[in-house]
Amino acid sequence: MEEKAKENGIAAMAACYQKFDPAAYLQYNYTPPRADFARKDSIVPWKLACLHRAFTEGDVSGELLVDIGSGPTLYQVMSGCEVFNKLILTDFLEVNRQELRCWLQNEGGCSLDWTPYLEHVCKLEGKRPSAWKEKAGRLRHVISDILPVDVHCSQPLAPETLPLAGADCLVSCFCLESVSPDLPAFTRALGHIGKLLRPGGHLLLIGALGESYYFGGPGVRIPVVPLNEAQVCDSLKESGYTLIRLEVYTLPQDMQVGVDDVTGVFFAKAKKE
Ligand SMILES: C[S@@+](CC[C@H](N)C(=O)[O-])C[C@H]1O[C@@H](n2cnc3c(N)ncnc32)[C@H](O)[C@@H]1O
Ligand SMILES: O=[N+]([O-])c1ccc2c(c1)CN[C@@H](CO)C2
Repeated sequence: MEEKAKENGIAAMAACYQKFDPAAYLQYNYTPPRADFARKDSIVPWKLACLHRAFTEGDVSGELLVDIGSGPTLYQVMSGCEVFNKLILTDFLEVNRQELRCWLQNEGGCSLDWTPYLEHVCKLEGKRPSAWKEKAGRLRHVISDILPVDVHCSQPLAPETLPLAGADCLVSCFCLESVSPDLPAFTRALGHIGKLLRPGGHLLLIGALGESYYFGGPGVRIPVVPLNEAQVCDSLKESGYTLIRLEVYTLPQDMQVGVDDVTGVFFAKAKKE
């Protein structure tokens, strides 16, 4: 595809995001039924279990963890914050970075109460749920920056952001396929973020399968690259990663709540060659 067409596709995606509504997005995806900690088949507990296992099975280590396209959410770093001493959250939109700062400042008024998430991850770690306060303190302690990011740039973060060696681990959830105009752009973005990771570092990637759109707010319909498992595996391989594990969640009917047409969620643990 020639450069102008690529630029137009990326610009069109950026325009869609100008109306993104963090509070609505959180309401759509991070409250019951999709975030129901009493239901074994709810999506969020499945994601938290994948992340807990990936961060604690012994091969992931280092100093710096970077979350790419954090959005207004924190669930994705609640296990990782116990393994890394420095954590950088990133997003394309100031409204999302502001939501993350709101939680960090701990003065109330944020769009979602993350306590049930912190309690659930404490349980996964064999702690009593009331240890959530210590976990919140740990997370606030290790978050060192909340920065702008653009995965379509060959350098998604400002150059001075990372040590020369790169991050030791990246996590990215529902970002690349939700911000790319097509599969080639998704694969290029995967390559761009891979440059932030040191050789031998790990990528923990969560994403949507079979999704062609989602609502980022009332009436804010955002196109998504519909992915299948094979495409995820091929894109990882093409971008210089070795796949360690791919896990797939298939949505039960009542998890389809009218905010998207997602059919499944993938969790990939990969290593940069
Ligand atoms: C579907 S949300 C995912 C949010 C969160 N990681 C989660 O797990 O729910 C996609 C995020 O990608 C961000 N985004 C949009 N364009 C982007 C770009 N070009 N580069 C990086 N992130 C982008 C949006 O601001 C939004 O927060
Ligand atoms: O069920 N979930 O936990 C969940 C969380 C976030 C998102 C989805 C599902 C599906 N749509 C994506 C945007 O492409 C965002």
